[in-house]
Amino acid sequence: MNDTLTMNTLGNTPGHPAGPASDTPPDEAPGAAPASFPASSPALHIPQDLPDTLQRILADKYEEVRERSAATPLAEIERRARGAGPTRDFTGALCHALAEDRIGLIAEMKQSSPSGGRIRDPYEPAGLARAYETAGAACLSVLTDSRWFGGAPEHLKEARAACALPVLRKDFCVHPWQVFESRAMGADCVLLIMAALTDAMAQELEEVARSLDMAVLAEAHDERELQRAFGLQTRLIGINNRDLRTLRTDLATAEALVPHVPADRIPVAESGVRTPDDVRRMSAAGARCLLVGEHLLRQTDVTSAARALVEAG
Ligand SMILES: O=P(O)(O)OC[C@@H](O)[C@@H](O)c1c[nH]c2ccccc12
Repeated sequence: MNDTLTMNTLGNTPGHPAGPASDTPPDEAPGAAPASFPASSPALHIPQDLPDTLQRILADKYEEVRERSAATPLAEIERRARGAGPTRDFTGALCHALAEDRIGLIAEMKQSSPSGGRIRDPYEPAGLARAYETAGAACLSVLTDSRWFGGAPEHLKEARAACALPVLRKDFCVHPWQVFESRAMGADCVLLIMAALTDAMAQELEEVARSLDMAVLAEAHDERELQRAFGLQTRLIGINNRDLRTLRTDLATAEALVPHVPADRIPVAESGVRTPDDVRRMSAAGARCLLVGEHLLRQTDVTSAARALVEAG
């Protein structure tokens, strides 16, 4: 069954699903093949059985990568990544919390989201990073996608510079160029969304991340994706409680899937966690590492809200 839209190069965009208005600068010929893309780049891959929003986000993402990699060739972004200084140990920070019998909180920051609209205004990544660190979070997650989440690479840089926590770049990673870009902006971990990737793509992206001493968080939504995530080497297995079709969250997703995660991996429950009771529920299901964003970002006192979750476990 052909459930995947594939193209030979990322330079061609016919069949590009409609997304929000293009922001291609007028001086750039749309659709021009970027000479800088490596011959080995994976074909554009947008599984057509994905929900519409994710298809549109991915279509935008391929376009963004095509444009950015035309401006900064792969060899150059790799050079910047390899010169970016030491990584902070993302997996180690979570293991440290678990070893001390604490909740491993990955505290997320984003300005907006497709499901939540504008979440925080004003949005100050450095202040949020300090608040999360003070509250006892183990790691940060920073959205860098601009069109759908109001993010920017600068947000990650500002957040990381303001604290000592390891930082996950939260974006839609489909090409090695983005892994290098992530490290170049300071990220210590990248998210790999199994729903958006073939096994070969996920493995290639993980290889690049490992070569840069970065951690990988492999995200699954269902049992099939979970099994595919186990094909990777990473120990960090994210289970997203958000149904990508309805954009609703249901903690029952993690409750159902966490028991399938073998003991040598670390399950991370993602999305929809709000209250200390939610934390205890996830913890009872076997997930003592949690990725939490929206609830914290909607609070005036972010530090107390984050501390309440860390201390709930
Ligand atoms: O804001 P929440 O409901 O606490 O969820 C955080 C995080 O899990 C969510 O932002 C997320 C999980 N996987 C993603 C993939 C892309 C963008 C965002 C996400």
